[in-house]
Amino acid sequence: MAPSAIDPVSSSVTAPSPNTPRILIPEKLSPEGLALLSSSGFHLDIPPPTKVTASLLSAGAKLKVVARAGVGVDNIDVKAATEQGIIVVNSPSGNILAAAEHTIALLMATARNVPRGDQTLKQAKWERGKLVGVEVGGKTLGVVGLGKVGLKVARVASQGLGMQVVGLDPYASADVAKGAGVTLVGSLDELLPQVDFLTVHTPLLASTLNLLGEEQFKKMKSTARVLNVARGGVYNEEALLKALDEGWIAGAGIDVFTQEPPKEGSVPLKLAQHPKVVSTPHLGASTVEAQENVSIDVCKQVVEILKGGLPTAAVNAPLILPEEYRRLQPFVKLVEKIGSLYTQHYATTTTSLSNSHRFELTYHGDLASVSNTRPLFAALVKGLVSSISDAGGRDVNIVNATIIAKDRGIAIDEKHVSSSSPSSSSSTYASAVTLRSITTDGDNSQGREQIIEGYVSGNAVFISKLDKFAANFQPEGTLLILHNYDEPGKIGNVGMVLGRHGINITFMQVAGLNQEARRAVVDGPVDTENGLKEALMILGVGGEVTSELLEELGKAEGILDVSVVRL
Ligand SMILES: NC(=O)c1ccc[n+]([C@@H]2O[C@H](COP(=O)([O-])OP(=O)(O)OC[C@H]3O[C@@H](n4cnc5c(N)ncnc54)[C@H](O)[C@@H]3O)[C@@H](O)[C@H]2O)c1
Ligand SMILES: O=C(O)[C@H](O)COP(=O)(O)O
Repeated sequence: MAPSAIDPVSSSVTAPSPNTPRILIPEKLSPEGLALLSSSGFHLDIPPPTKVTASLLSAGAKLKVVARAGVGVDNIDVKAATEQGIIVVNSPSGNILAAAEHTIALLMATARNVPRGDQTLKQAKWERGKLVGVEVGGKTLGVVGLGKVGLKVARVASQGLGMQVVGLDPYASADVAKGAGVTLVGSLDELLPQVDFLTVHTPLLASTLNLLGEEQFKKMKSTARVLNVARGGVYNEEALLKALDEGWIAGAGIDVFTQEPPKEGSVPLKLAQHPKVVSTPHLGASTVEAQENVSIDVCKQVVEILKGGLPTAAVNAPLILPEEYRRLQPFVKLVEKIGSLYTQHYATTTTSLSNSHRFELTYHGDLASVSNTRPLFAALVKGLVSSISDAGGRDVNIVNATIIAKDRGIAIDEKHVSSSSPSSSSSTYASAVTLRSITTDGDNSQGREQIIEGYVSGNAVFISKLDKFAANFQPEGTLLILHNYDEPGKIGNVGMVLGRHGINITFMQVAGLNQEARRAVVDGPVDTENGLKEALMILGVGGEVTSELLEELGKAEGILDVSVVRL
């Protein structure tokens, strides 16, 4: 397992009996957790800190669990652990209060020049005139990412400090945001010009890396100050340096960097040393209380797992027990892929995961007779949130799926239908799954409906329907999904754009209207010719899909919309 706060030198190193489970603790972990482990009869080895790499993992022939006493699992090769069947657990909530309070500390420190006041006075300089600050009460705070930390910061700022709080999180529940005193906006463009302070609380994902760069800083008030107690890289550090040097913004409070500790001469160190920056060395979770919380959290899980029980916060644990696993495993994979496809394809383009969102998950055929569908339910929640939370949503499991769904305002009804295939399907599969989502917005009580269907063949999973389009592809890797008019030349145009951006196509499929949709077009009031020409182009691609590429594809002739999905 990982972190600890006990002195490696003083730790017991007496040889354990061959049957005593051994626990390796290559990181700081507070004594409360260590006491839990040793009182459970385990032998503790405490080497110097190290990363949990693939080779370290494979050296542990009997290794069952790796624990991270915190949220981020950046120092663990989770993929390798998963491949080797090793459970990785973390503490998703133990240091939330600490991180939120540290954000408030940096907010006040940047507003009132606290560190410079202290530094200069220690040098016997009395620089009152140079250190006039600004008040935060009545000012506007922008919060990007309204998860556990972001919401806490928002509550303190609005209820405690009297700030106006404006939030941006495409996946946040509107009701929860309102309860925290946050006015939601739909884009950074809308948020940035109005804020006096900006704080980011997203995980570091492909979609949040460099979320704020030169273009964004230029849109802010020159008096604005920005904060980062999330992860280094959400602000582009070079752009932030430039924004401070050029006076596009007034200051920054930074706890996290792209390189920790930052090396001599590096951009992160220049940022930390900048006169307009208040910096701390990743102290967000460094409180006695938080270290105790995370230590107890993960050590309890380690004890439970080694006794054969279930973790409460498994980053990668198999979602089901061994006897259920064999039967459900491919469907767990299918449902998780369907959920992830839904969020990435639909939730980002047409709607967000919010309170006004209802899902219906239908099990068809043999699958309809399964009574314990908790693993499938958990797999759907995991898939839905996987692209929008820390550690890729891997901390969702059968224990916490219901709570996470509730927190996110996701309502899921499960249905069992014994006919072997969905009624819309032209092929027959022994077992299949349909996800139907209904989003109601504003006065439109009828709502929008979206459908994804899939099936399992052997151990491989397939998507057979995306809304009105009959598809048949494996949801793996990076996919581009283009909604287009199915006319000559479209494929060639798209291929040329991809070629210009150095993107390889690994497979391609044109998904036309399914029978039901074709009938509706022919019988209905829609312009038959154009209606029948709609199709989806599904491309498996290799190479980096940039926002410029997506923009170019979106503008290509005959393309109605485009999304990128990483599965
Ligand atoms: N500095 C520290 O010591 C410290 C301590 C704890 C947590 N953290 C970090 O703080 C961050 C937030 O942690 P958390 O527990 O609140 O995570 P969380 O998963 O509870 O919340 C993250 C939120 O970000 C939102 N989000 C994802 N992509 C977004 C986007 N493109 N735009 C806007 N919002 C987006 C998600 O919907 C979610 O609501 C994480 O990066 C975590 O690692 C740092
Ligand atoms: O990932 C986390 O929990 C926080 O960033 C804190 O990390 P730390 O435990 O390394 O301080």
